[in-house]
Amino acid sequence: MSTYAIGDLQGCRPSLSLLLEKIEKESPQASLIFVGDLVNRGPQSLQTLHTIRSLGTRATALLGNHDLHLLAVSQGIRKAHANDTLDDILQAPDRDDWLDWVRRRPLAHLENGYLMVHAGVLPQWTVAQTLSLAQEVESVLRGPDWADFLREMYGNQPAQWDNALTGTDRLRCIVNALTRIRYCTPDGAMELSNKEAFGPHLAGFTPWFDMPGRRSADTTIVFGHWSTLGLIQRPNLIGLDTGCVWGGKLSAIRLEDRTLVQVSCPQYQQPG
Ligand SMILES: Nc1ncnc2c1ncn2[C@@H]1O[C@H](COP(=O)(O)OP(=O)(O)OP(=O)(O)OP(=O)(O)OC[C@H]2O[C@@H](n3cnc4c(N)ncnc43)[C@H](O)[C@@H]2O)[C@@H](O)[C@H]1O
Repeated sequence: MSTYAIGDLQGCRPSLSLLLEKIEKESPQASLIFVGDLVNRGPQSLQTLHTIRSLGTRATALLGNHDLHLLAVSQGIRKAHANDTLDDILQAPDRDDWLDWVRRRPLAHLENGYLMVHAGVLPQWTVAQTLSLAQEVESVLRGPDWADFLREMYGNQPAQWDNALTGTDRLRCIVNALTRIRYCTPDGAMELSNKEAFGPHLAGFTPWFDMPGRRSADTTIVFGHWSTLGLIQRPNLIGLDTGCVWGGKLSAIRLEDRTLVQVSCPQYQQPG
């Protein structure tokens, strides 16, 4: 059975439907792993969740920063942004069922030797440690106090990982790495303010995956989140956010042989 990893959907259900048709022709009944940012900014957030959920056990959907944003807005913890497109979920008669489904999704997933996350992995973490740290956050999000955690989740500190971190500082650092990281400083701390692709103006910062001595480098990591970076294909790295919601492409890759499947997407949001 084939397995495809699929990049950021951001509520672009029409593009997801076209992509699934293409995949089905190549590999009927394939397993599908979505690397997060399932909802928001595209036109059909709720319908996107419907489509993923209807795939049943064939689909594994990871949490991204926009999915966490949905949960935070749903609890009145964050205000919706002007370009959010979450109302179809928030006003659905069965919204609590959808929110419960979302908050039970994983933050990291290992399959066929590939590690899947939404944004990235800190250079100090091994693959086993990444999965274990993801589980720490997952168990809080799945538990009764999930909204209390979301209240404490926002903020960029601590930027530097320390195994001795405890409580919400520890969980915030894990969430920021798994769902928001793009760059690191030379000492391996997260730099969370820059979103562009690498250029001379970013000298001093290094993309998380290029950090020297990264302890997960022996495993191929599949990630999304970084639309300005575009498609990345290296022996130990696959970046799949190809800017669907910004008028780019929605991308999927078959993990067994790295066959790429893409659809061109309408532009639903203006970058900048
Ligand atoms: N712990 C936590 N702390 C803080 N926030 C948390 C959080 N957990 C969840 N969140 C939530 O995260 C949400 C998003 O954060 P934001 O920080 O508002 O989102 P963003 O910059 O648009 O990044 P995004 O994740 O969409 O990435 P993309 O590469 O597509 O886009 C990046 C940029 O690239 C630009 N871009 C895209 N395509 C481009 C192109 N073709 N050309 C030029 N620029 C382009 C876009 O304009 C965009 O600004 C917030 O709503 C917040 O609530």
